[in-house]
Amino acid sequence: MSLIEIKDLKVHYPIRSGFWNRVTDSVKAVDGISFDIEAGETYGLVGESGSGKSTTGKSVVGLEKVTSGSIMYKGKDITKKSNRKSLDYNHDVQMIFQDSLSSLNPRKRIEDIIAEPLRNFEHLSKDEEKLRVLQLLDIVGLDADALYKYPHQFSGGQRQRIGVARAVATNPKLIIADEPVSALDLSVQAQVLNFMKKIQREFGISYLFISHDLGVVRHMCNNIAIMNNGRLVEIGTREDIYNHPMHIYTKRLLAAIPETNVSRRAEHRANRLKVEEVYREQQDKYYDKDGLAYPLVQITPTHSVALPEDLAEQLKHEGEVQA
Ligand SMILES: Nc1ncnc2c1ncn2[C@@H]1O[C@H](COP(=O)(O)OP(=O)(O)OP(=O)(O)O)[C@@H](O)[C@H]1O
Repeated sequence: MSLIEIKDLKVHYPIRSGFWNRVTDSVKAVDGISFDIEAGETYGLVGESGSGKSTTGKSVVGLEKVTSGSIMYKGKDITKKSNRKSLDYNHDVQMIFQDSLSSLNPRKRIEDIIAEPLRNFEHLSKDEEKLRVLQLLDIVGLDADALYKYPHQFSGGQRQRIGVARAVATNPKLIIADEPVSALDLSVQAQVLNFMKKIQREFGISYLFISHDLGVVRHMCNNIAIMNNGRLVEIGTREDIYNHPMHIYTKRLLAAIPETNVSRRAEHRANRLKVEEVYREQQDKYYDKDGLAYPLVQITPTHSVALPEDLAEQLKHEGEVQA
């Protein structure tokens, strides 16, 4: 059994209008997605802004009311509040956010911020609590004098470490990391990603790693789902997605990964323009009449792509995927 099994999840936000403020339409932020997260893995959820990634993450942590579908954890559907309570789900699943400044209470000292989940879920003495907070600071590479400081006294990278320390305080099974490094400089991104991996090894936790950037996800994730307009367009292992991408949207995201090597920039730009041109010419084949992704077709045991059957067959024959 997987750690988390998401099945046909839908989150639709009602749109109200008119004098009576009636529901006239809905935003289909998440529109029928399914994927599993295994214990100890980092699962990547990638897509452009507005594709529904954060809504998915908030649904998994229990912060968003779902329209339909299920999220199974230890054999129970945690979209139901009673199951979250009986499973102690809020203890086992934590979240870290992109904007570390607004997600950490500016009026609280770091000691209190990190201790908050301990106070909610564990019953420690004052001394035990302090010791645990100091251990957590040490794990994320911050000195003991951080205890008495406030969030604004730290850099973005340090604040993200504090967010991670708070998230791992109760030894959770899963952390939803929503764009955890997007607001950081490239060099600081690498540091934060490295200590997230270190913490994963030490605590054996799983991550649902949400990002708009396939470049960031490459070194973190074993399995990746590509999200577009509330639907999944491609699911696969890292090898499937980076070496044998099949959906035109995935190829576009791959071409958008920034090239850090200056000598390869011209070639990279030319390739990106070519991919954009192919996208414009061929996108009708990849989306239905409403402009939405088709249901996923399984290409190999690990690789599924949202394609009409005939196009899936054609691409297989063209050798785009290793069967
Ligand atoms: N509370 C809400 N009420 C109405 N619409 C919402 C709400 N929250 C999100 N949406 C809409 O749902 C869609 C998906 O939003 P979501 O934040 O999940 O996307 P995202 O992929 O995480 O994008 P970003 O990276 O920009 O946050 C968007 O069209 C957004 O405007």
